Amino acid sequence: MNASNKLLEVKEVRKVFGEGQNETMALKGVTFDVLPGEFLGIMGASGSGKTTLLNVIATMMKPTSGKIFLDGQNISSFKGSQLAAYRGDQIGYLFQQFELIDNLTAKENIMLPLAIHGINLKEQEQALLQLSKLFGIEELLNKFPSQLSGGQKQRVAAARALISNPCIVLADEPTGALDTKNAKILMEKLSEHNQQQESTILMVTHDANAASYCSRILFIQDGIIFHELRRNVPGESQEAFYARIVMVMAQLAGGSSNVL
Ligand SMILES: Nc1ncnc2c1ncn2[C@@H]1O[C@H](COP(=O)(O)OP(=O)(O)OP(=O)(O)O)[C@@H](O)[C@H]1O
Repeated sequence: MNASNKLLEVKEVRKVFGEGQNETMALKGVTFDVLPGEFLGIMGASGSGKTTLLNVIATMMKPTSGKIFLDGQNISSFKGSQLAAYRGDQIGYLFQQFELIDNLTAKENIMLPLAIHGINLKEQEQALLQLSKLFGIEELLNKFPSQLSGGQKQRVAAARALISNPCIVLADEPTGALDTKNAKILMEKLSEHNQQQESTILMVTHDANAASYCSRILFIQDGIIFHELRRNVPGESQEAFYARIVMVMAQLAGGSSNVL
């Protein structure tokens, strides 16, 4: 770990799409840090810049300006094998639409990040067992995605995101395609992993219920972070934190500038 003890540092990140009349400034100077073991939520209205932010952290797109450091390393400067290693080993991804590969079994999907990097799969059976148990998918490992429900698919995808023990998991609306019951199961299991294994998770969500599992939430509006909520632990129940999240969302929807 680097001396500052910050896992992820996002510094003055701007992202401009298009030019001239077609210019959209999706991120207008976003700065925040993520500490190891944090479960950080990013919330904001549609079009506020959440996915763009996740994409620049994932190196799917380059920021127009600003810098991003993971464990003290400037990821914007990564090229070639260093970039591939960052994307493959250091980040785990969890998407709204699961993104499982249809002609691979659940087990093969979960092990794919390891297989791609030539890691000995036999040695990882223990990790597979632990994650399968956590997500309650032991009986599903030999099934194909078409044989799974949406909730089951997302629990397989979550195991895939965590199998390589990444520095950080980037989750983009992971409950967006799930019903309430399956969203709750997923969030409980992610939260359990975060608390017991101290995994670091950065999650974009519209869903106040999902966000209430986070330890901290950044609210983004028009490409800037304008508010932060932190769950007061020990002491604050998840219900009380949920109520505070909903209050900020209501104030935002009403166009209030008195949130801060
Ligand atoms: N590839 C692109 N080209 C041009 N404009 C883009 C592109 N991607 C995003 N934008 C614009 O940047 C802004 C932020 O988009 P972004 O997708 O990050 O928002 P979001 O908060 O994730 O929205 P949603 O919740 O609807 O997914 C929007 O105005 C969007 O239209």
